[in-house]
Amino acid sequence: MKAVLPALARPLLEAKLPSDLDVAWWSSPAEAKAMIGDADIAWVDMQPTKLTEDTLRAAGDGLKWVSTIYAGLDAFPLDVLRARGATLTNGVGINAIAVAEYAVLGVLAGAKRLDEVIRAHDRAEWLRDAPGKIELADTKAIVIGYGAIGKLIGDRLAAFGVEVTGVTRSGSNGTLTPDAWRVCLGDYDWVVLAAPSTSETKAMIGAAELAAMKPGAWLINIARGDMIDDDALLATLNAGTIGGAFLDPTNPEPLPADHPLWKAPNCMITMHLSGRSQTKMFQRAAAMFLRNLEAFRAGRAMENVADLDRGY
Ligand SMILES: NC(=O)c1ccc[n+]([C@@H]2O[C@H](COP(=O)([O-])OP(=O)(O)OC[C@H]3O[C@@H](n4cnc5c(N)ncnc54)[C@H](O)[C@@H]3O)[C@@H](O)[C@H]2O)c1
Ligand SMILES: O=C(O)[C@H](O)CO
Repeated sequence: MKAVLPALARPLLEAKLPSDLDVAWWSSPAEAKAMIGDADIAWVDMQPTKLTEDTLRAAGDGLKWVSTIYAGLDAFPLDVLRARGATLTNGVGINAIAVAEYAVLGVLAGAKRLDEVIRAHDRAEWLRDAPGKIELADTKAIVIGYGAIGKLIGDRLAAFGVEVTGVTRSGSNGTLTPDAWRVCLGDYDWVVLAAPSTSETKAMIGAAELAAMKPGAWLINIARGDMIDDDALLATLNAGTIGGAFLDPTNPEPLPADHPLWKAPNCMITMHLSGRSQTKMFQRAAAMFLRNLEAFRAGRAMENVADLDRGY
């Protein structure tokens, strides 16, 4: 059995891999492309390097399991994997703590207007009054996408006294369904996006949703940039009808230097940094890969198997 694995993960994996596994370590997509043809298993990324669709297309019919550290699968050629009959295991949970903490950072930064304070700091200007005066206690948040990350966001906001409503695809465990949140959007002070980018969620926040938000409410996106209609968001920010937006991912990435969102009023952009956490994240990814390898070889169910049709 042959596995094509990222050289960056070698220090975490090598001593723990079974001796009868034939391993090829790749350092670049080009190297992986040359190695993947007869592989049974491929780990296709270890940030910041990831394999391209082109590399995965070079895989043979023997490819049966693809592992990724990413939670979001929107950039993956799911059709290629489906055609290969391969199982894809994702990184849901690997960096959920780090990402959830960024969402809380967004809520706190919006409440206290940390952006305005830092700008005054950079001007060496002593502000006499707080630019942001919102206390989180007794405010309301809706977290659209209440999975690994969404639940952690909910727990953390609840500790600040925020009343949290979650939205899931199924509406299970007291959450709202995807068709139920729009009608009550105006009830919330914080609208947090933590769902996968799929055909159902792309541009889910457009002009109508932004208009329905409570005046002064903040939009926090730690999911994917394409879930927001940027033209509608720009118009809304320029009109000042919502408090502002805290955007971790954008569309596209990197956001071009001349993109109007950089200069839009009340908008903070954190360059998709939220998931770039400490080495703990890589340790979790390696540990999960090893557990899944054992399960794969024994023909048992693996963890974090993605639904290629659903897209997450
Ligand atoms: N900014 C980052 O660095 C970063 C890091 C990790 C994940 N992400 C993004 O966050 C997403 C969520 O990650 P996760 O680990 O919590 O995934 P998850 O699979 O654990 O949870 C996804 C949640 O979204 C819900 N959902 C699915 N479709 C929906 C819809 N149409 N409307 C409302 N809710 C819907 C699901 O029911 C589930 O509760 C990922 O798909 C990824 O795109 C971003
Ligand atoms: O999907 C993910 O895991 C993140 O976006 C990576 O930073």
